[in-house]
Amino acid sequence: MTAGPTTRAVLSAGSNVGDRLAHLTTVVRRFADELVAVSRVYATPPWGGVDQDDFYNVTLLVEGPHTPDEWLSIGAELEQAADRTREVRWGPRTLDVDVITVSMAGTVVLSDDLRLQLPHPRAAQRAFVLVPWAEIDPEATLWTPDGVRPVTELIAALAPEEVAGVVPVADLPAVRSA
Ligand SMILES: Nc1ncnc2c1ncn2[C@@H]1O[C@H](COP(=O)(O)OP(=O)(O)OP(=O)(O)O)[C@@H](O)[C@H]1O
Ligand SMILES: Nc1nc2c(c(=O)[nH]1)N=C(CO)CN2
Repeated sequence: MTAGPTTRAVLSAGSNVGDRLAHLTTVVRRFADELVAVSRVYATPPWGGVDQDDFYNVTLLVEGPHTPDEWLSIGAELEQAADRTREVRWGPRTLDVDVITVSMAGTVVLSDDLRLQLPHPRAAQRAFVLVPWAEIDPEATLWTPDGVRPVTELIAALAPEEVAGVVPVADLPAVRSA
């Protein structure tokens, strides 16, 4: 089997049910071979208006011979392994893995397929995605319908109290032995 072209993806993982750190650790372990960088773990107030417990979130940069669909389906497998159920939109979950953006040979992949919208259409409004992303890639940019924007500029455009609520709380355990 020949490997496909290398793609680079930004993934966001979140959890607010059960052992939040353990759930996020499964994501970093699964992507150990493709991992370019992973942020610290951030405690984040729930986004989206549903009254629920705070989340823990991380953002990962991964690179490997995977199509955008493959990054999504690996994330879905991890959600299933965490016994993720879909009850309330933007509601509580053991584990959520979102594909924020994918690039191939330096070109951003655009998709309006509802099964995989790229870049993620709500990423620019989410401090819980952008703040950890800027930590691991301060020069990062995000394609939006209004143009390509530095992630730091998108953060500056959010409500200050929303950004201030996104607070680093832990490092995930190292995934590789030396
Ligand atoms: N970029 C993307 N990343 C992850 N899932 C996506 C993406 N684009 C579309 N989807 C689709 O969204 C569906 C619902 O995902 P999910 O239940 O995680 O939504 P949500 O986390 O509640 O809301 P949001 O999409 O706003 O993060 C998934 O089945 C998936 O096919
Ligand atoms: N802080 C935070 N809020 C959320 C999150 C998340 O990961 N973090 N995921 C959601 C599911 O769409 C809805 N709201």
